[in-house]
Amino acid sequence: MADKNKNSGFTIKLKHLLIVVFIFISAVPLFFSLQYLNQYAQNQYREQVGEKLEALSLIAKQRILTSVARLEDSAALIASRTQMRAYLAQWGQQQSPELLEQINKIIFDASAAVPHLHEISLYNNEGAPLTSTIEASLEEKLLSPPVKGTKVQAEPFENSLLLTAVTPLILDRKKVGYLKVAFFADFLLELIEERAGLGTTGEWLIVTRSAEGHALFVTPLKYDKNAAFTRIIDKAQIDIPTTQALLGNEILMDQAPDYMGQPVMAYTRYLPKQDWGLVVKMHESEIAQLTVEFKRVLLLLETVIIALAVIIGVIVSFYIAMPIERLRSFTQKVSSGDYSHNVEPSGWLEAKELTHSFNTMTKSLRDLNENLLKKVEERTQELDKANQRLLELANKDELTGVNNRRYFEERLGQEIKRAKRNGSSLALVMLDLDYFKVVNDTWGHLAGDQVLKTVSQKLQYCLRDTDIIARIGGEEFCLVMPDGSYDGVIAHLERIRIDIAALKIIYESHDISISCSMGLAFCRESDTIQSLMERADDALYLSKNAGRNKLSDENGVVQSVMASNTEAKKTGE
Ligand SMILES: Nc1nc2c(ncn2[C@@H]2O[C@H](COP(=O)(O)OP(=O)(O)OP(=O)(O)O)[C@@H](O)[C@H]2O)c(=O)[nH]1
Repeated sequence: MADKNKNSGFTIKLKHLLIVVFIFISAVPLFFSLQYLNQYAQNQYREQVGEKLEALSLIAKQRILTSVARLEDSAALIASRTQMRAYLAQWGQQQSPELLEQINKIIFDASAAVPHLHEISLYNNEGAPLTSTIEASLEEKLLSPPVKGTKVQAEPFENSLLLTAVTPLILDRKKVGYLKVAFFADFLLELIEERAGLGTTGEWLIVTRSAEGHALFVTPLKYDKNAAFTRIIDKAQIDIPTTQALLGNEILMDQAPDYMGQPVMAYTRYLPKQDWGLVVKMHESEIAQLTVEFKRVLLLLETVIIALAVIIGVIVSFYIAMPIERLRSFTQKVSSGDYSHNVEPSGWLEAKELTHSFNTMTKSLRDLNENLLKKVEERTQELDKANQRLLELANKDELTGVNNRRYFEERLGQEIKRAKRNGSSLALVMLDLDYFKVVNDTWGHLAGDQVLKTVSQKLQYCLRDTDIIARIGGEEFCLVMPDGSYDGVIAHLERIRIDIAALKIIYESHDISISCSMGLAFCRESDTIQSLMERADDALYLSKNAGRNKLSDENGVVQSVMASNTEAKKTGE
């Protein structure tokens, strides 16, 4: 039945079931949560990079605007010199070397106080060069000067970059010429060199619009040092951040191609007054690399957390299952009858209570078992006694208490064997009370019983421990006397015969006397129980025939010297 239950269906140990359940309810959701967190964190990280690019580009744009405004202010301050404009107006009328000298004096004076200055040049109304703090500048005509206000533009200069501010000079509401102030644009070069927070691939791009409307780089590039005023991006390539910047869009671009076709994350800015585009960008590969690092850390964390969840799961499962496992093996012992053990209560509260109940139950079973064993032992002892008693009853004569015929024959057989084996002597005596019928007839059957009991007691008293006495008939007894010499046995039997004859048995105030006749036979090698008893019986017959109260062997009546003396005393001979 137990095997049938064991084999029916799928079986699983509680601790294993708990481990599986625990992993499913903790580690699996944890795994998916961490995966989601991983994805979420990556997106967050990309968003952070985007926000950083947006913030950095805004700051850079403000820095450029501020710097340009400062240049414009410097140019405006020089243009505001009235004397210079007055001389320039006179120059239109009369062109004298003295006048030019006066003009030169003013612009050289002005140049001394302006930081980062490259040149100050003056042009006439048609844009033709008039004078300059730098000789070389007098060779070129002013290209498309502004009608009104100041026009700032970037120009290459040797290995450097110039920002020129061209402004019309007005005197008494009449234009008298143009002022061009050129500054070294060190702040722009410093800006593009500053790549803090942009990783190893981050870069600043500043573009202006070429004559054809394409994006023309004004500063050297990280990956192309000669790009300034040489490299362009076709205006048709609108997915490129620099094009978007010049289109006036200030946006974050994901996976956009840069000037080398590499995918980048970029933020575009536009400076409308200067018609410049400003772009800050980082390679997508570097951002991905950073998220890969992050991912790796998260994966490690994930592994540690899940491993911890599994370990905790296993520990918890064992914590729950172990008390039950212990109780199971305990109940197995109890069911096999071993009540000697107790289980130490451990684990969770209910398990402790259950263990305590099991211990109490086992103690009750143990006590019950011990009581049962004690009772069984008592009953067994009683039974043994009863059996002993039964055996005694089966072997004893009920009236006299001496052995009965059944026991006698059994013992006689053993004694014959023993005597033959040891070569020792064995005497068998048949003893019969004389005229017992007369006792019965005279004093009654109960008196006869009393005589039988008294003679039995006398015989028991007279015989040795090794001798056997048995009542084998109504008034007939048998004596088995091992290891005695012929003379010794004769003397002993004569003493018994005389003692019995001397007995005064009192029954209901009557004195009753009795005598006995005995037949003696010593065991021979050829004897059986039957033959030995027959020979003893024959000897008894001789005693009876000889007048009773005699001891005979196979040769006739024997009388010891002691008996002869005793009987002689009695008769007075
Ligand atoms: N009271 C009593 N008498 C018994 C018992 N068993 C046998 N008897 C009597 O013993 C008597 C035996 O008588 P007999 O066989 O004639 O022997 P006897 O009278 O002793 O004469 P001899 O043996 O020839 O000397 C009978 O009267 C039996 O009834 C017993 O258990 N109790």
